[in-house]
Amino acid sequence: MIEVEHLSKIYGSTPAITDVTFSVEPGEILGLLGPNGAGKTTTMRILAGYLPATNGNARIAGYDVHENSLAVRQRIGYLPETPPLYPDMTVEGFLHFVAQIKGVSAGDRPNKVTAAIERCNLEDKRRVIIRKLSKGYRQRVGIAQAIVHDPPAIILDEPTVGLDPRQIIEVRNLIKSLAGTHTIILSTHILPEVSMTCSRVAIINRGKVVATNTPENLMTQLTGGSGYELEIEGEVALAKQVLQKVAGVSLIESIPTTKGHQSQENRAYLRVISQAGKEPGKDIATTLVRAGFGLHELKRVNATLEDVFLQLTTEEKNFDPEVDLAADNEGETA
Ligand SMILES: Nc1ncnc2c1ncn2[C@@H]1O[C@H](COP(=O)(O)OP(=O)(O)OP(=O)(O)O)[C@@H](O)[C@H]1O
Repeated sequence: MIEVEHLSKIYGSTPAITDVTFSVEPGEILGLLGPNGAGKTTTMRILAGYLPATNGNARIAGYDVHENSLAVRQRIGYLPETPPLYPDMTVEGFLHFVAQIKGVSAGDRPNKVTAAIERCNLEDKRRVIIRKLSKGYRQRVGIAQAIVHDPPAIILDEPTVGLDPRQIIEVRNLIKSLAGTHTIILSTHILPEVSMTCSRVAIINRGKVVATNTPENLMTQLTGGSGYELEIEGEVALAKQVLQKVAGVSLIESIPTTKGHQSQENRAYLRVISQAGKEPGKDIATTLVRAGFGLHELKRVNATLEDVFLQLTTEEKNFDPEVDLAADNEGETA
């Protein structure tokens, strides 16, 4: 549903993202996880058709985000970091307005608006002026405006940032309820967020995707074994199959080729993560050479993912539902 290939963006002379590649299958929630300044917003703005890439391409539902940006915008819902709301409109009035802009026919609008309001639990607020809503409710209106035209793909930039713990739980549950019928990318700098919400994670650091995996495998990767980087010569898919059978190997991923790491013909770079406590380096070398592959380099690598992980372990405030909800009911109006 969403395919991103070798995407790069350079602002002036500042590279914001470099050679970003990932894909999102229909119905999946992919978390784009990275520290501040990693390039999450840049990637999402390119996908939403608001920013041209410097290199590479991206397709949503088969449409190129640059060449067919109108078709793409009709097929996505986008929630930027700050929800684009008109504070003097009512929730319902605003959603009607957005539905109109998104090309929903006048006859379909009431049903679509009601569906978005129900989905986002906004029934009690439908006639409330947006400026009177709490931040949590505004965020729900932001999500409602992203889904009101029922797009197949939804892009959410840091959807829980600035919310209190109860609101965070509600917004996460809302996002999870959209999976299956929608394909979703959300960005976050909070590691626990992806394990709670996403089916797959792409970790982005300093503009590069450094790992893509399920949250479970990622945790193994982060807490488990050491890694090796290989430069091999031969058919890469076959090499991965061969390496997967080596005892002690946990994960194998391709390392994207960058300018400083120029690929030569028929050569590929792989990262192999070993299981905790295992040292499969020697067996990796022997197995590859016996299988007829050229092995130009095999080196241990520092656990780069662990470094990223350390930057991402943003703590969330411990949430005690009884205490926090009681306090919330006393004070908050929306
Ligand atoms: N308009 C711009 N002009 C110049 N540099 C920019 C611009 N927008 C972003 N950058 C730079 O590009 C890099 C990536 O920024 P981006 O906003 O995409 O990261 P992010 O992961 O979304 O971070 P955050 O979570 O802090 O929003 C950063 O170094 C940032 O300073």
